[in-house]
Order: sequence, then C-alpha cells, then structure tokens
Amino acid sequence: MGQSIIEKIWKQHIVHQEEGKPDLLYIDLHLVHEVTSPQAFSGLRMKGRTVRRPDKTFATMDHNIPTDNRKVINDKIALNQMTTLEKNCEEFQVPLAGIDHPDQGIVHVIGPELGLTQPGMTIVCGDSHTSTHGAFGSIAFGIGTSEVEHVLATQTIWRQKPKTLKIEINGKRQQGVSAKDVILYVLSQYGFDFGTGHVIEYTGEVIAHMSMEERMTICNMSIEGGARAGLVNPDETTFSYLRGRKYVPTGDAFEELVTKWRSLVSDEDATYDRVITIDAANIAPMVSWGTNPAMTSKVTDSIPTSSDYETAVEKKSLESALKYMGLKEGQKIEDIQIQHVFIGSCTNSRLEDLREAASVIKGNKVHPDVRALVVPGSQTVKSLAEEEGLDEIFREAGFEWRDSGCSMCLSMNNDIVPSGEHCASTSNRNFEGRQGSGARTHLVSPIMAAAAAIHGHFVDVRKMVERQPVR
Ligand SMILES: CC(C)[C@H](C(=O)O)[C@@H](O)C(=O)O
Ligand code: SF4
Repeated sequence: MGQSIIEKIWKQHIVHQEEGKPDLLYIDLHLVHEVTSPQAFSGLRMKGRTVRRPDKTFATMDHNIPTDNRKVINDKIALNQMTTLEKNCEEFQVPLAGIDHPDQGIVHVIGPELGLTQPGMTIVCGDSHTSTHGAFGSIAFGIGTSEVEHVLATQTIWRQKPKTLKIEINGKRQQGVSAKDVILYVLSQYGFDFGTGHVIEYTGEVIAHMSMEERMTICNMSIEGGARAGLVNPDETTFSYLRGRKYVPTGDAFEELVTKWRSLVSDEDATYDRVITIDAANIAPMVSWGTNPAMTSKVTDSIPTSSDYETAVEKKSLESALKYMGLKEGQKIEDIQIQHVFIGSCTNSRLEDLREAASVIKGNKVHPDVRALVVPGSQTVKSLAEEEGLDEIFREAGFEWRDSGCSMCLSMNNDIVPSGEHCASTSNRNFEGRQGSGARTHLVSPIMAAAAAIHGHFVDVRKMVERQPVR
C-alpha cells in the first residue's frame, strides 16, 4: 500500500518505538528564539548538560526586537530576553543571527531564506508557527519550553504519531485571490479546530502552481485550524527555490539531495485519515471580523447574524466576538473602517508579499485616518526590497518602512494598536488583545491590506487588480 510523505518522513526519523507510547523522533533542525529559550538553556546549565548538536541548531531574535530604532529597547523584559539569548548562544556555541546580524529576521522567514529548512526534515522550534517550514515538504511543528530543553540536550523529541489529513484545492484562483485568502477560506469553512491531531498535506492544482512564499503562507496558518503541522510535497518549485541558498549544499551533493527529496513525495495510492476537497473558484478575498481566524467572511459579504448559527454556544461566541470588535451582526464587511494597517509577520512579510502590496499601493496615498506600517520579515527581505525600490513606493504613499521583526503581529514590542482601534493585518492571529489591549485585528492578504490602507475601509481588491495586474 502507498505511503504519504507524512508517513515516510515520520518513519525515517523514529529512534525508538514502543507499543502504546509516543515515538522518539530524531530532529534535523532546531530553531530557537529569545522568548521560549531562556528556561531551556538554564535547565541545561543546572544539569551540567551541553547542546548535543549546535550544528543542527540555529537562533535568532524576532519577537521583542524594536523595528523603528534598533538601539532603543525600553522594555526590561525584552532587553533581558535578548541579552540572555546572546549569552546562551555564546556559552553553548549555537549560531545566532542577533540584532545587528544581516541574517536576522523572523525565525520562520529566515529558516527557508537561508536554506536551513529543507525537504524531508523534522523541524522544531518553541513557536507554534513552525508549521510554516512544512511548505518545503518537512514535518515542522512547535514545541513547549521544556521540550526545547529536551531537544537541545538530545536532538530528539517524544511525539504521538499524527493522523493524516489531505486538503486538495482544485481549479483556478481568481485574480486578486491570494494564498492568504485560500487558508482563511479553509478556516472559515471548517473552523478553528478541524485539524486537531492531524498533519495536513496540501495538494491539488492550486498548491502545485503556488510559489514557495505562497505555500509558506498556507502552511503557516495550519496551526490556526488546530493541526499539528501542514506540509506540501516538494517539487521543482521547491528545488529551484533552495538551489544556491546559504546553507544548501552545492554541485553533486545538491543533485543527490534532490533525488532523495523526490522519493519522499506521497505515493499516488497513499491513504489518509481524512480528505477535504475545495474548489478554488469559490474563494474570494477574505477578511476576519471576529476573535479567531475562522471568524472570517468574503469581503463582499456581511458579518453573520445569530440566525446563521445553530447552537447556543456558537450564537454566544458570535455575540462576544462582535462586542469585543465593536461590530454589528449583518454589517457589511466593506463598511468596516480601519485606523491601522500592518503588512508583516511570518505569514506575509516575504519579498513577494511586499511586491504585491506595493503593486496596489503604487501611485496611491495612505488614507489620512490610517497609520500604515511595512515590516519586512528579515533584514535580507528588507535589503532586497530596497534594491527594487519597494521602500520608496511605500514611503511615498505614507507607509512607515521598518527593520524586520514580529512587530505588530503581537504586542511584545513597541508596535501596538491602541484599544478600540481597527487594524487590517497580514498576520495570522486575531485573538483578543493580540495586537495590544483592546486592539481589533482583521486578518487579510497583503493586497487587501494595501487596498484598505488607501481607502480607510475594506474594499474588494479584485476591482483594483483588474486594472493593475498583481504579477
Ligand atoms: C511567543 C511565541 C511562543 C508565540 C507562538 O508560539 O506562536 C508567538 O510566536 C505567537 O505567534 O503567538
Ligand atoms: S510573526 Fe507573529 S506569528 Fe510569527 S512568530 Fe512572530 S509573533 Fe509568532
């Protein structure tokens, strides 16, 4: 019987297996950031242990890092986490792309960019959006701080074998429908917990035609559907993205790797615990209006009403989400006014995202009631964007152009949305208080965020890209 890529990678990494217990898995790449690593390193120190494979470990700082002025860090906790990471990496000889390093960036942006992320790997990080790396055909998942210590010490982790879920997205996307809309659509249809216990394999014509950047956006948000991870089979798009990257072998060694990577692809007759099929023609630009990413509708729709839901629990959660968001049942999505725009985060801050947003922004001005920020996902993205003049397009329109970091994705730094104000954000979470206490987040694609920045409210970007092709 055929096997899926998920089963193949899992099997190849089992170090120890016992009936009725989780498997002990070997980890190929351990990514580390400043927020979830301090206790893990302290634990090692207390037990007199070392990092078993510093060569398979890579650290950066992203969550706390200031994006306006690298030199000014007022928050004591932030500063402490950053200096602690520097000390820990030095003591345990872990490579670090620190605050002034040209490779610094959001951990899930730099892993792929540097070619650390490769097909067939098991990848962990003390961060839930580690699922992003699955875009390369790897099993990549977030772990807790005590597990970070375990991986540092042993290069292994205990994990129950996941169930498998195939999501097949067929047909063709309309112009103006981004990868972000595809994943928001999936969440809006199947809820915030449909993936529980599963690793998702994304397939179908739409995924096959996507760039690596787009696949990363999709895999990034697998976790918002409760899945353990999400991945895409590696193909020519994957191999050409990786060729020549900093940590990818060159010459014959690369060709040998490609041969190995090809053998990982899911067999035609592989079976799955569950299969979902989606027709891309049904997907429109999406906007979240609630307090979890599944509370999302098409930009042309209205916010649901209580009568759209069956259970008392659902009705109650609609009510409390709308109370927090300051919105009304049945209100048109296009009538939601916004005061902030954030283009950034590990979901949508790569070069392609910035290019697309810039193509909508070009020649326009940010609405006078809106404060708009572009935060590149890495310093490399920043400098590549500057080489193309994207920074000029954003600046001329009235956007702030920042250094890389998690920034306004979560309120762990200076970039905060004030209470009661609405933000069109290209990030992945819209939980209460996520972008600041009382802040109201709307998850959208980069081109939808760009369009909202110009108009001061949500608009159907399809009307704009018809005139101005995105790519
Ligand atoms: C701070 C970190 C642990 C957290 C995560 O695990 O995802 C953050 O990155 C987030 O996006 O909420
Ligand atoms: S950008 Fe946001 S989602 Fe991604 S790692 Fe940072 S805080 Fe988490």
